[in-house]
Amino acid sequence: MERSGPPQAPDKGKGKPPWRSEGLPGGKPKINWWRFVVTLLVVYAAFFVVSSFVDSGSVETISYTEFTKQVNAKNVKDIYAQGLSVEGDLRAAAKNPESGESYTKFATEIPAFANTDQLDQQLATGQVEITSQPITRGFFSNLLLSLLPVLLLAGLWIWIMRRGASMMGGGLGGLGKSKAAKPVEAAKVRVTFEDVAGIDEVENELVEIVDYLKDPDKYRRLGAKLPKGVLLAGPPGTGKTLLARAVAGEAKVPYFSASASEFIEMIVGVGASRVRDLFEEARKVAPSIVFIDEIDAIGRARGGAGGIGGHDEREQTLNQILTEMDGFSGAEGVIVIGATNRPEILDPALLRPGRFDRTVQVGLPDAAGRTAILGVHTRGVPMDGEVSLDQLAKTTPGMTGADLANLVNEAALLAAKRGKEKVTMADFADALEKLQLGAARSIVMPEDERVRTAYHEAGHALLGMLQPGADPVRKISIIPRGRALGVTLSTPDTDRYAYDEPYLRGRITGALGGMAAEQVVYGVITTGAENDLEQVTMIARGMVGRWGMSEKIGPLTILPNDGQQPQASPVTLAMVDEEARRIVDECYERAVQVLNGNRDKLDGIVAALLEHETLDEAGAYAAAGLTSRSTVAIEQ
Ligand SMILES: Nc1ncnc2c1ncn2[C@@H]1O[C@H](COP(=O)(O)OP(=O)(O)OP(=O)(O)O)[C@@H](O)[C@H]1O
Ligand SMILES: [Zn+2]
Repeated sequence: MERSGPPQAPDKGKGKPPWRSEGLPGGKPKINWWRFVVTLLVVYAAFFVVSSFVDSGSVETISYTEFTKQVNAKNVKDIYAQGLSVEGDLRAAAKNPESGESYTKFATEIPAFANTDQLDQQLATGQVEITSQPITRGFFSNLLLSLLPVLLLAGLWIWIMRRGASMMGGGLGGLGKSKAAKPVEAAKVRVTFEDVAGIDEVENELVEIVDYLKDPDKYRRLGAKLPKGVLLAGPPGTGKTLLARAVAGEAKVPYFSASASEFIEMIVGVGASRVRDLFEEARKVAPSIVFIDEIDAIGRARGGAGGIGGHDEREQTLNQILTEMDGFSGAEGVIVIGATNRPEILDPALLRPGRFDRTVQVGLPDAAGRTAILGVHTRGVPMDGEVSLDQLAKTTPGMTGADLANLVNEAALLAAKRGKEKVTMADFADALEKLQLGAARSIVMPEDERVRTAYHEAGHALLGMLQPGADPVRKISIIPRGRALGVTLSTPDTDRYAYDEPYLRGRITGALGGMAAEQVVYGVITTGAENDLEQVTMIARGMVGRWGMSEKIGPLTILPNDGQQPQASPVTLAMVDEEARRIVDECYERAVQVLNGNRDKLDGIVAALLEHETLDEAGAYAAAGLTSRSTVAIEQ
């Protein structure tokens, strides 16, 4: 909950943690429009050059009188009429009396008043062939004309191919040949289970596979079948890639890795052929591991909305993977490890027996897990004796392995910048603050703004402290960071997995606390509560429309959580809004009431904030005259 500055566009790409950048080389290729236009021009120019060569003689425009004269002379071989325009050929060349040119191809107009009955008769007796085809062009130009679209398509195709090929790092010759899926030599995968911490139960599930890869014959002799594919499912940064590498490293087998999203950026057909090559290589050196990251990019359930052009490619690539997995009996010893953040959207065909028939959930680490992960990442870091990894782990619920690796790195960077020999707890605390709250911004705030921000944050904090069951307040700060003027951070003691109604109401009340404090103290509200209100709205609508916490609506899912259209009548939707509003109103009333009744505590926090700018958990509770509930956090 933060008090934010003037409204701004939300940060883009905030969701992608920076350590993922090593994943995909490059972004989407730029379309080279310049090259596209040049290709079109060249094809057109070629057409005109060729057609001017093969076109025999040009078309002569003649008068109607001249035309009827030629008809009467039975010199007209054929005509093509469209409305009153006529084009045609003569049997023998004639001279146009007007221009003096000799011609065989002609064009003319029939005057509206002409006696066409008479003309018909003349044409009939003159044995003129009346065709429906324009005949003024020669055979070659006709051919060219009909070929034009084909030529254009071919040009376009070559151009796309070139692009596709260069994307894969080869010329045209490299088309369809796999260049990217280079195996990592067995010896080069140095990662082992030693490097993976805090997810032992996941490791245990993979130990069997490592054992199989080490000595497939042991299993073959007994006719035991091992899974061909293992799906690692879990949030980003929880170590799925790391695990796959560790399996290869432990078993000392070659490791092939590819990201599924790379396949669908290829042109149609190439993705599938790359999959084929990938598996071919893997089989050659089996036992081996094929790791496919972001498998949901191609394994999304079929029939869903596909991007333009990407749809077919996705399906072909997916089918190829399925074929490859069906194709090997398991005796070859190629194990496919897939990773996804969204197992629920995967095509069921992928999860059928004989494919990814084992799913391993890789969850967020618990406190003990976080301690272990911090242990792994601080192995090479000289640390001050007073640094307690346990303590750090307790203050970082919800963080992934990747977050923790980042935390250690930030702390080491800070210590180095400060010219220290060892990383201290203070460095860790500052690094954590920077990661959790954002980097501080050096702007000078007018004093009245500071005070108002302090009241806003104190409002959030005090409600967090006073409501039973609310997450403890970890930090309050009125140092501007990013677009936030101040921040209040509260995180649960233990890792929470489900929320009950009183807790959610508490969250709403707490989020409204900033606004309520401004209301209580100043009688007016500022724009600083925008983020708070977004949160409030999201929770309240969720309670009513998704989690069945409104009696009026009942236990129905009305607002799907994936941003799809709500499945309900307008009346029900209006009722959802009404119910959400009721909950928010009740919470706001409560917030104002609590703050009014505890004005001394509110003022206490504000005074401390104005003095210290940032308060930690103990400082915040002390300033409010409360004893902290959670100096000794109890895990699970
Ligand atoms: N359990 C863990 N133990 C030790 N380090 C970890 C662990 N989990 C993650 N890390 C660290 O985080 C980094 C990123 O993790 P990794 O790339 O494996 O995550 P991921 O689950 O594959 O993420 P994504 O879904 O984004 O691909 C690892 O290289 C490692 O440094
Ligand atoms: Zn706020």
